[in-house]
Amino acid sequence: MITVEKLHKTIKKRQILSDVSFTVAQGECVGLLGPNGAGKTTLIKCMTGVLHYEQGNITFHSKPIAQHKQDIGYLSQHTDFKPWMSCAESLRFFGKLSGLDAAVLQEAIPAVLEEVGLKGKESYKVEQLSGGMKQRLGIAQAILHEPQLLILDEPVSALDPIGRNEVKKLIARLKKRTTIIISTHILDDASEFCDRYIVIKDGVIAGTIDSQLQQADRKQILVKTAKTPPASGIGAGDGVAHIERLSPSAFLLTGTEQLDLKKVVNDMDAQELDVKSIEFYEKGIEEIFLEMVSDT
Ligand SMILES: Nc1ncnc2c1ncn2[C@@H]1O[C@H](COP(=O)(O)OP(=O)(O)OP(=O)(O)O)[C@@H](O)[C@H]1O
Repeated sequence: MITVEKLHKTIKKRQILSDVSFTVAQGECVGLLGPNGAGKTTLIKCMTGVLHYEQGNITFHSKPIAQHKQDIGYLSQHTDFKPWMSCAESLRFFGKLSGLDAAVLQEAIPAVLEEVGLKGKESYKVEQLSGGMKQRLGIAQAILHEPQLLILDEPVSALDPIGRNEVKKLIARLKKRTTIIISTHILDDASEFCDRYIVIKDGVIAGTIDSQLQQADRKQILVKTAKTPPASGIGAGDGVAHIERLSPSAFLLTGTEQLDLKKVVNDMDAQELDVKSIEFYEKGIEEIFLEMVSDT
């Protein structure tokens, strides 16, 4: 649905994005992850047409993205609402700027405020809103024209746990009907709704993490044995993808999807390894992400 191909972007003669390519399919909810300064906002601004880029292509349903601005909803990192305007006035203002006519806005504004949980708050001034409410108003503005693709830049990072929870619930609801690309630092939150992650580091795609497939690599077992097994290792069978010897009698086993802990223990018993302890452990998205972006 959206394809980014060999994108290069320089700002003030500095290369910010290099050879960035990826696709996001219709209906996916994709997390854009990366350390501070990795280039996430720059990439999002290129995708939403806010920034010009020198090289590469960004297409939406195979056509240049510039022809599809009306199909994209965008929540920028810092929303630009005026504190003295009410929620309804703010949406009317931004709706008109994006070309929606008054009659459409008349119907769309109450509906969208209800959708984001701000029903009854039409006349509240922006300055009266909590951080979470303000962010939900930002999302209301982004979905006002019913876009097919929603791009959210750090929608939860600046919020307290209550605000984060409100916005997360809203994203989980929107995910059912809209393709979403979401840039975030809060990986545990993202794992609640993202199907997949694109990791960017120093302006280059460092890799992708599939929340389903990656499950396989997440399962690890730390096994300590009383006896020191031979140098060839412990040779555990089915369901074990990789064995790392941490010390003469300590092993880190990485499981596959078929990993059966009972079978692993039985195999070790059969080898008379005198297993002293087994610790089962599952890597989180944050750990996988840190491995991808670490310099060592
Ligand atoms: N207008 C600008 N002028 C100079 N440098 C810029 C400008 N905009 C972005 N940069 C630089 O580009 C790099 C990428 O910035 P960007 O904001 O895209 O990163 P990010 O991954 O979104 O970071 P963060 O997570 O901190 O928001 C940074 O080194 C930043 O300093």
